[in-house]
Amino acid sequence: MKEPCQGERRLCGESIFKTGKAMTDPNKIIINLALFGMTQSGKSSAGNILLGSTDFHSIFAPCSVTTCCSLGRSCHLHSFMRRAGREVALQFQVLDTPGYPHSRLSNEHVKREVKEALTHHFGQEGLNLALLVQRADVPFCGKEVTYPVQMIQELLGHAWMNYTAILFTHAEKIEEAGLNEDKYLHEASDILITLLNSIQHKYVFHYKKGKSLYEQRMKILERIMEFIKENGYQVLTFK
Ligand SMILES: Nc1nc2c(ncn2[C@@H]2O[C@H](COP(=O)(O)OP(=O)(O)OP(=O)(O)O)[C@@H](O)[C@H]2O)c(=O)[nH]1
Repeated sequence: MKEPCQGERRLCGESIFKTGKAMTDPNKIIINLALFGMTQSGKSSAGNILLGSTDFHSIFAPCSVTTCCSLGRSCHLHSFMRRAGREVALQFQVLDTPGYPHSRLSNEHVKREVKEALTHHFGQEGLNLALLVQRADVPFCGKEVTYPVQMIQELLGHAWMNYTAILFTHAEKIEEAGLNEDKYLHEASDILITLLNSIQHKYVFHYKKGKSLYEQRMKILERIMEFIKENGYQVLTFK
């Protein structure tokens, strides 16, 4: 049976200078990200931080808020990256997705919606990184926490581990509990530790308190760019 949305790899950094739109602007790199996670895990809010905008509707609710996928684009970020002695402008494209599991939509519906959106937005250009958005103050255990990981595996295919990182939201709760990131991860559930091992410890914590929005954003973007560089700017494409 054909693997769904089976990805093929190519070097984004190379091809961006050789093919497509980017050929017209060799000083620009587009980074494509997709957010996955359970309902109310903080996906839209994380998307807004990444974009430096309020494009995605983010609100507390006792049910799922996001019902369809949407793509947001950041402004160009200068002075963030240099290549071959030249400043390269970075633009982030972020795909927000409905919570999985969802309070109103079936799992099949959400999966189909996300699959179509990945193909539509990143089918040709490719996806640099999937971010599993997980609340740090909610224990990672039980059957439901594994659903978004299963969806990532199904949609990204066998190489999913190379293209997945965890974005822990509500990280301020860790500090409030007198822990730090290392202690938190040391005490994490076996299932979370196994997942972190699979994705080569690609994770970032998001603290809503303390630092300015700009600082919060830069910290997360720098970490994300480290993961993408370590992965050789490879992307997953979708058919
Ligand atoms: N304290 C705190 N609140 C957060 C954090 N991230 C998100 N929130 C809040 O959590 C609520 C839900 O956030 P959303 O970003 O809308 O969550 P979502 O995953 O997109 O939600 P659904 O679309 O319903 O699946 C909002 O009130 C956010 O302000 C965080 O890191 N810390």
